Amino acid sequence: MTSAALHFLKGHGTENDFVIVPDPDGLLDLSPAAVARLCDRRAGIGADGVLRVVRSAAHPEAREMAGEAEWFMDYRNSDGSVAEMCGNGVRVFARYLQLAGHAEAGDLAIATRAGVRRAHLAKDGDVTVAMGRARLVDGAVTVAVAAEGERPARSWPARHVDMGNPHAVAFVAELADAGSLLAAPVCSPAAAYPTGVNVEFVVDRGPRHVAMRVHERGSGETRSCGTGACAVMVATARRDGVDPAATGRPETYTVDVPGGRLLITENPDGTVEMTGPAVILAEGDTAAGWL
Ligand SMILES: N[C@@H](CCC[C@H](N)C(=O)O)C(=O)O
Repeated sequence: MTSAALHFLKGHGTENDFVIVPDPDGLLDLSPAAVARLCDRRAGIGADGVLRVVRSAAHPEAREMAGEAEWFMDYRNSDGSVAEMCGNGVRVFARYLQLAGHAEAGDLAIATRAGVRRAHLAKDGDVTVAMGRARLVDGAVTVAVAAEGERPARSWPARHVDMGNPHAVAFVAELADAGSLLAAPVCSPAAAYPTGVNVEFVVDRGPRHVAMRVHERGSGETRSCGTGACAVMVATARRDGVDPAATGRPETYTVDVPGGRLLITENPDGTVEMTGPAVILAEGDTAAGWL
């Protein structure tokens, strides 16, 4: 990619962690191999994904959003693949823009491949993001995990939810039922997810309160997934017979993830908001020539 040192920061949102690469003028050629190297937890910095920070005007995929959102979140999974959206990532991205002096505390718009997302940086440190509408896709979907040791293969019916990126939400009796998640769960029919899928396993914790595990497309099991938590909230609300569009009242669910807690609200107009922490914890440079 480059023989020069690369400046980076490290951040996380509910322990979904990211290497942040400031590249305001879009000059870096960040190849999939370079992203995988940065995200490698033994030979690299280690992360679930990379957030490249580029001015919208300087990126061909974001140029048309430049009038609305000055900055584009170029999100990559840890295997180097590109994704449309990352909910935890967009909160961390907003926190970075604030710390770097590119944004005030308050509201800011961020361009993503799934469109412009608006973030609100609250004084208490949490970040709320308007995540757009969840699309519940019709059609039966099944999620299966392979047998492991004494554990038999298991499968569950799932709800197909699109949050700008694809999700399959399966309700299980225990989070442990999903097994080690070292191998990706298999979703069928495969045609439902032509570009792969993020899979959430969900249990009830109480009224309007659930917990989940996630296996992310391109990153494996992670400690949290913001778009996944939104997909889970909407799938759970419908399962519970809760629909803000019908009552005219917003509804909030608490979604516990292995790395913390997210609050997800669905509004009567179908838009979804996510609130959670966003932390920048380190800043540095790679050794020259390493990448
Ligand atoms: N961790 C993210 C989602 C990242 C993208 C996902 N792996 C995909 O490929 O769609 C989140 O917080 O939403």
